[in-house]
Amino acid sequence: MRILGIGPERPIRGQSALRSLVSEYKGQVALLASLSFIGALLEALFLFILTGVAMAMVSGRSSVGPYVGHSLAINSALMFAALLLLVRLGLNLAGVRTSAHLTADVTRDQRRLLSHAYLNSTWAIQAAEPAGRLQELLTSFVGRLSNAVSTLTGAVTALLSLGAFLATGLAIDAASTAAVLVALALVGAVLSPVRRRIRDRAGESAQAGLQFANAVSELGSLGQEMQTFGVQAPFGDRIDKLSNETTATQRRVQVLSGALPLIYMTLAYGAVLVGVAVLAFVGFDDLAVLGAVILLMLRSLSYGQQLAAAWGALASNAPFLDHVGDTIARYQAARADGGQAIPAHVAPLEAHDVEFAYTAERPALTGVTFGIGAGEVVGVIGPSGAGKSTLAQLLLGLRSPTKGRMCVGGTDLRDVDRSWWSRRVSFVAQDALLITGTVSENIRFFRDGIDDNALRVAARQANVLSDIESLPLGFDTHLGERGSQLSGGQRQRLSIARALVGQPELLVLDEPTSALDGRSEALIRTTLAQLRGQITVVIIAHRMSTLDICDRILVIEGGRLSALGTPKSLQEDSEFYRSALAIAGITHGGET
Ligand SMILES: Nc1ncnc2c1ncn2[C@@H]1O[C@H](COP(=O)(O)OP(=O)(O)OP(=O)(O)O)[C@@H](O)[C@H]1O
Repeated sequence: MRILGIGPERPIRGQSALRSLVSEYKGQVALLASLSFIGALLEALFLFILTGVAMAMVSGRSSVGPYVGHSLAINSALMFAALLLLVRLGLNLAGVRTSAHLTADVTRDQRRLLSHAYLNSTWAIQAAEPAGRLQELLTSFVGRLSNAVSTLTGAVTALLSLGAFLATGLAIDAASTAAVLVALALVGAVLSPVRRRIRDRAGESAQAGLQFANAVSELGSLGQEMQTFGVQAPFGDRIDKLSNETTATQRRVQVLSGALPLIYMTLAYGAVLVGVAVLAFVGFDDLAVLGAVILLMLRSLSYGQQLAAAWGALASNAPFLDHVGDTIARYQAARADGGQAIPAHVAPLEAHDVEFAYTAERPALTGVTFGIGAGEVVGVIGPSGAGKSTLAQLLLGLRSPTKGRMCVGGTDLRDVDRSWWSRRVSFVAQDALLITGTVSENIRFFRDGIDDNALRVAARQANVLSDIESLPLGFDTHLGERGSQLSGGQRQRLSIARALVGQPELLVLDEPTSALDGRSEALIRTTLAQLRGQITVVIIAHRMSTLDICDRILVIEGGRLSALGTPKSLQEDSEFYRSALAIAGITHGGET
């Protein structure tokens, strides 16, 4: 039940969690506060009447009071007290329901904010995220957020109940209530360093949790390598070490947050003890009022204890909330916004004196200028680390040049409308990553308007149709987790079908065949050759045989464009090309 119609656009931060929560979820917090306050007033009244009944019985009277000029028969007072209890139960249950809704809403909204902010952030931000971080933030950190919200709602309830009790206490006996108030404030001040310590320790715990998540993510993705190299034991030690760090920091936080309400309660009881001692010394004339005051004070202290526990829990969750909040803000600040320009076509694709630097020390690409026409198939080669993948990311618009311009159809790529661009450009990576789903779902890849016939056409173009048809349920076959039921070559051709099904104008392939056998590579080469003249293809290749089908080849060395020409002209112009052909054992454009 969201009372505000629209989800919040701002993250809930640890520092000012209560403030953010109150402002973003006004309706639910106000409802919860009212329910708690009225419930606590009813409870205070119940205790007051109960003490009155007890005192009347002790002193042999048949009525209770007078309260505001009226006395109540004991039977009526007991029935009234029972009624108060029932109404309070109803209010409390409504409060529990509101609190559960609030927790669920905040968790859902923050998860949505975080995942959407990530999805809309630039590739530079996404690529720089350590493995497992996002998963950890979305699962256990947001889980902490849920804890914090239910703690906060508990704190709101305790605070308002305390307020209601103190208000009732003030109405009955102002002096002793004021004394309790001062005692509570003093105890709160004394415990403030403990809360700070909890917060610091929880910050360490959050950091350790992220490192642990990173290691776990590597454990999942490097399983095959670990088995092969027989490094399970040292990796296990690493996991154990990180796990020990997280549990050690968690333990410290738990000890401190567990101790906080206990210390609070002892100090608070001590304060009441002193108060009672003072009363005993000074004397008190109305026994019924004294009984009610002590009962109300004790109950106030227990609300105070709940408040102290909530404060401790909040301090221990705050750094996790900060991490989630800071990450959302960082993603939102790096939104991958394009412009509004809509060029007529993707081609010509031009690089004008392009430079790209990951760090301030040395650019990965510098002074790169070239033009690619519509329907051309262009290969990109160069030594390892020369800047080929960086160029692919610039061509795809995933990164923007730090100097110079990438232009499509005469327009700077930075100014081009993102959704127009995404519908016209496609990409095939070296490692074909598939989603857990059917063949159709993998080729469609969440895009609307792709019918079954288009799936077949793309599969045929990618030379994977016969493989699909031999599967038990054809296009409806579930491929297991991330396509685990397919071979590397089949996965790669399926990802080419995924790239082609949207009928792109530009297809960029980053070393699509380097991990494949000769037959799979030949199939992909056939596919690419058939695309010549229909769409513009840029193919980064390590295997020289893949370049057979290229109209022209770009040679990148040390971040610079060292040559650009037809395969034939490069045999004259590029030392790198000649030596690469020689290493591959290729003469006259064919593999020997
Ligand atoms: N995310 C990054 N942060 C910092 N430096 C990077 C990053 N990615 C690549 N580099 C650096 O940029 C340079 C070009 O890298 P790039 O991946 O484009 O080379 P490549 O030609 O594709 O190499 P390979 O053929 O080995 O895949 C290298 O020096 C590399 O270390």
